[in-house]
This record gives sequence, C-alpha cells and structure tokens, in this order.
Amino acid sequence: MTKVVLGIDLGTSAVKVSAVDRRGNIVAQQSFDYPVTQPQVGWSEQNPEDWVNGTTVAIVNLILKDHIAPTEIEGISYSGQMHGLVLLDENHQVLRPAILWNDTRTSAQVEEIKNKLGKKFLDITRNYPLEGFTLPKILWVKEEEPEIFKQADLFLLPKDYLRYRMTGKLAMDYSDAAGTVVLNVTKKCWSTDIAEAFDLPSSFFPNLIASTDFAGHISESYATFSGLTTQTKVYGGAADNAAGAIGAGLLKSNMVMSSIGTSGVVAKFEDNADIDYHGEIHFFNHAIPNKYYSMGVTLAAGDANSWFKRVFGETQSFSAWLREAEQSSVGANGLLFTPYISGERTPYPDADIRGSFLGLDRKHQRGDFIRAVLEGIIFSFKDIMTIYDQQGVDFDTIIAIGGGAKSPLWLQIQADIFGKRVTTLENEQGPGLGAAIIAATGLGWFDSVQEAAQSFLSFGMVYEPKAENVLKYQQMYSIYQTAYRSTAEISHKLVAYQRKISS
Ligand SMILES: Nc1ncnc2c1ncn2[C@@H]1O[C@H](COP(=O)(O)OP(=O)(O)O)[C@@H](O)[C@H]1O
Ligand SMILES: O=C(CO)[C@@H](O)[C@H](O)COP(=O)(O)O
Repeated sequence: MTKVVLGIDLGTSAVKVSAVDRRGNIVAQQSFDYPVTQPQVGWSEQNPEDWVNGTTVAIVNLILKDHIAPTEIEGISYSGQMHGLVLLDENHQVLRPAILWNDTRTSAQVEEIKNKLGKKFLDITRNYPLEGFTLPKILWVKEEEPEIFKQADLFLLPKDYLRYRMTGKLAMDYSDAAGTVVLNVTKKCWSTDIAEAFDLPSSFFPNLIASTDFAGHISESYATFSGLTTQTKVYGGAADNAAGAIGAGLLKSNMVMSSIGTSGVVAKFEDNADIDYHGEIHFFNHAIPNKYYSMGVTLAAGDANSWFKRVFGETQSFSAWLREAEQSSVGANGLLFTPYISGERTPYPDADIRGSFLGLDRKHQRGDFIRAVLEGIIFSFKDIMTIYDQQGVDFDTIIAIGGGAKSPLWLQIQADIFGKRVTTLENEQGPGLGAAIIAATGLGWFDSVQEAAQSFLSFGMVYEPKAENVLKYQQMYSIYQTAYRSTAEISHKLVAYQRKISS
C-alpha cells in the first residue's frame, strides 16, 4: 500500500488538496473553487464554511475518484492564505464572515496602532501595521461591530480554522501568527505589550505551535463527514508564503521566490533575524524552526490578470488570452499598466491607490492591453526587488511559483524585467507541496523540512534574461516608477467618489 500525505493549500480563489507519496510524487490532486465577496469598496470577505466544504469535497473526490484509500493517508498539513480574521464565540461558532488579507477597510485602525505604539510596534513585530494584517481587522470589529465583538472568545486564521474543524483542536503556527502582527517575531510569543495596548485578553489568542508540530488526529465527526480515518495525523502547517517558500525550495539566503497567486509575492529566505529592513518589507517567521523570510506583496497580481480577462475576455482560455499578448511587443507598444486595483502594499502601503493604463494611443490593440497587464504586475515585483537592491542585499536565484508561473511568456517577461535568471519547478505546486513536506517531516519521514524539500523537489525550465529586452524594460520601468506618485491624488479622489456613490 502506498503511503501518502495530504498537502492542503487553502488559497483565496480555491482550495487544492494534493496527495503526495514518500518520494514526493503527486499521486492525485483535487481542488474546489469558492467566491470572495466585496460588500463595500475595499472590503473582501469569505465564508469560512466554504473552506471546510471545499476541502471536504476535494478530499472525498480523492477517496472516491482517485481511489486514495483513507488508511493510506498517514498525515495532513496546510498552507493557508494569510492574515484573514475568523472570529469565534465561546462555543467556537463563527461570528461573522472572515475579513481577508486583501480587505483594506482598516486605515483608521492602522493609524490608531501607529499612534499608540510607534516604533515599539516595529521592534516587536518587525513589521509596520498595514490594512491587510490581522490586528487592524480585530480592532475594526471591536470598534465598528461592538455587539459581535462582545461575543468573541478568540480568533483564528483561515487554515487554523480549517484545522480546528478537522481535528477539534485550536492552535496557530508561528509563521501565520507572525502575520497577525501581535507576535513577538524573535521571541516567538504573543506580545503582551500589544495585547494590553488594545485591551485584548490573553485568552483571545490561540496556543502557538511549530509548523511541523502534531496538532491532533482527524476527529470522529470529521472522519464521518469526509471518509478519512481517525488514525490520520494532522500537523500545524504554515502561512502560504512560508509553505510556498518550502515548496519552491527557497532554503538558502541567495534565493528569492516570485509568486504569482491571487496576490503577488517576492520573498527571500533569511538565515537569522539580524537584518533590519525597517519595516519597508515584511519580516516573518519561517516554517523552518528559527529561520525567517522577508517579503513584499503586490495586492493584486494574478488577480489583476484574472480581473482583466474576466471583464474583457471571459470566454477565452488563459492560453488563448495570453497568446494575444505575444502579438504585442516588449513594453506593450508604450502602454503602461499599474496593478493597484485593490490598493497596494509594497512599496506603497496605500489602500486608496487604484490601477491605471497610461499612454493610451489609438494604435493600441487588445494584445497590447493584455501584455501591459502582465508587464505592470512584474514591474510592481521589480519595485520590491529594488528595495533589496537599495539595502545591498544580493541574490542570484529567482524561483517562480503560483498560477502565473504556468505561462512561458510571463516567465520570460519576469526574467527580462528582473534582468536575472528565473527558474521554475518541474511540478509547480509551491504551497501545496510545501504543506505536504511539512506533514512528511512531522510524521518523521524526514529529519528536517530541508531534507524533505531536497528529496521532493526538482527544478524545471530556466528562463534567461534577453539583453535586448532587458534594456527596453529598464526604460519602461523608470517610467513605471513615476506612475504611483503621478496617479495617487487622482486615485484617492476617485476612490472617495466611488465610496460616496456606493454608500
Ligand atoms: N494558464 C495560466 N497562465 C497564466 N496565469 C494563470 C494561468 N492560470 C491561472 N493563472 C493566474 O494564476 C492566478 C491564480 O494563482 P493561484 O496560485 O492558483 O492562486 P491562489 O493560491 O491565490 O488561489 C490567477 O489569478 C491567474 O491570473
Ligand atoms: O497577504 C498576503 C501575504 O502577506 C497574501 O499572500 C495572502 O497570503 C494570500 O495569498 P494568495 O491567495 O495570493 O496565495
């Protein structure tokens, strides 16, 4: 009988469950999509029940359609979309829809945190407070929905809620807890200074565990619901970017990951916490004990691409859609796109900036627009890399992961805009494979996450920068760098207007 682990990648657009054997082969995979709702401008919510149902459908399909016997499944672990607030009452019932990482309603709370804690906040959490992080969301519910907050007993993050529903046990792992910005990142404990500053009792914070820690067996009730057995062991799991980093083989400090999921992430492995990015980019605990990673986030990366396709090319497949971009040229014939359709995080923490097409000319065709969108997203990644450059941090390997890494055109655009070699994975399953690696390590199949990753992963195609394209993109990028400041004021006025007409 083949023994497998399940890596559950709880994404924003879908949950993907991969059954992985001891050699790292993905023997079966199932996924299930769920919606994101936007009840008001800048809001972004999901129903936690959709995560549980979607995961269960995927697991049932693995058992019934792919014939994975429940007794073959030795362990399960998770990769979870980060920062989302799930509030539970004393009976552990969900109190309101989850407020997601790309929800930017919390600008007032961000100011409040800055005013109350100033530099101390950065020292403890190693991050600036930003709308997307969990603490401002907690404060928003406290201030705006006091009746709901009064009933709140504790909070969880998305994958921790899913794990709770599968095991009946409450916990949060360090890598995800770091993204709440209440964790003391280097001491690996909840910060009493921050909790006390906002009158949050210690009971509001779940127990902390390591990613590879045993979190419980599958509960009787979830076994009945899903067909799994109560023998299956469940492990902590990690924030999707930490799991993605493991699944991408980001194991040394010369390596950077470029991930195009719903969001976009440029992340770098950090051997220790000595480096200080002064909050310009995020700094979080890794899923590997006592290791860290730094990262910058483009709020809408794959999402900007999907949004544009949904609005202007819904019926086409992704490959047909991207083929049109090939008919355009490097630099999209002088058309520039800024991907700030949901506001932005790095390097412009601005909830009210919005995207734009600049340089529109009657010569432009649809292919130019599609290409400009692909390029604009990568220019925003280049902005993150520029922060590393400015800090004198060097790296020579870029590993591309996420749904966007399926496109050879987009991968070449990455190599040309970064001016560096971009490597893919043979079987691109970043976060899901990272979750499987965590389960395999937890089970003792391997001595360490690093050993498991080395055994499970193999690199795929390599995209070299083309000198001629690099030069053209350098010119376009220098124009792109001026776009944020030139469009900020207009964007802010338009967002205020959008709020007015939608209220
Ligand atoms: N064939 C494709 N070519 C290029 N990009 C794609 C393709 N399929 C999906 N994508 C992009 O990948 C994104 C989803 O990536 P994924 O890693 O699955 O996201 P998440 O984990 O956030 O749910 C989509 O928003 C889309 O822009
Ligand atoms: O907010 C962040 C990281 O800080 C996002 O990266 C989320 O973790 C969502 O990830 P995807 O659904 O795009 O994978």
